[in-house]
Amino acid sequence: IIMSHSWGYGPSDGPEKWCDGFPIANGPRQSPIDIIPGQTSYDSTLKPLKLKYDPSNSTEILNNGHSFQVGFVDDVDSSTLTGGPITGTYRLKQFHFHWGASDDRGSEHTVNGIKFPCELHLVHWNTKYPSFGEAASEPDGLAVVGVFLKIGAANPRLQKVLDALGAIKSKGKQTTFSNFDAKTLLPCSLDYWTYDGSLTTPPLLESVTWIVLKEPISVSPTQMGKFRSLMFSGDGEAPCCMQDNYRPPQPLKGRKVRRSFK
Ligand SMILES: NS(=O)(=O)c1ccc(C(=O)N[C@@H](c2ccccc2)c2cnnn2CC(=O)NCCCS)cc1
Ligand SMILES: [Zn+2]
Repeated sequence: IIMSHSWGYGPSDGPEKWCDGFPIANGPRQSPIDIIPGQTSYDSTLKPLKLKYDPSNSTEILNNGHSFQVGFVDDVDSSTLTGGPITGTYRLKQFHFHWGASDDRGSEHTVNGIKFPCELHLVHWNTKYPSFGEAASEPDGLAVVGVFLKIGAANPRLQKVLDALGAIKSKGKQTTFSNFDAKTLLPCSLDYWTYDGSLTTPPLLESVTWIVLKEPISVSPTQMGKFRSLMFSGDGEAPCCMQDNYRPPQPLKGRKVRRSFK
């Protein structure tokens, strides 16, 4: 079972070790990848992304020991992703972030080898399956929208999330987080790159249609400091700052990356 393996981002349990417990780590459609725009192909058949998020759907914010995530009610079709490269309706389950110990790294996907300080993942599951858990093991089960965060002016849309982090400093802590409109975290343009990939953390299941937005949103150095105030460790454990919780890019293994824009 998934929970029996303890994995992390340190020298003894980090990405280079995950293949020991999860051999799919060396599979044919692993994520993240380095996106090389000059090697992507424009696909005019790709539809525009349609994200319909109901703010009343957000439930709680949780420190899961790997990142923090904001959860959504997903037993009805009220926060959904349709269009784009996918067919059918996918429901928003949670969003979370990956970030670095300093502003020169932290994103999982890279663009021409460039790392961003942070990357947002909005996780959706295909409603043709009965639940997230079942969808997670199907090749078309999940769709994750990735958004890069770039150092610049403070982003007021992030502030509500960052202000809640004080209450979930250590692993396992959670608190209610209601009326959050995830749409406010998206950039103006919904132009995207898309490819077939996987979860970027164990169990690394190859069930994700990745949709990475070309336009980043802004984050200030002070706001990045707030992300780094979280702990991987639980209360009573040796304190360990939550940072560098990103997997490096994985081999493309012949996959094509398409883009929605000319
Ligand atoms: N980075 S990503 O967007 O590619 C991503 C998205 C979702 C999950 C995820 O939901 N993982 C849990 C899961 C539960 C049931 C079936 C399969 C997977 C799980 C397994 N052990 N712990 N978790 C919770 C967890 O790892 N959450 C991590 C959130 C990003 S760090 C992981 C990575
Ligand atoms: Zn993620």
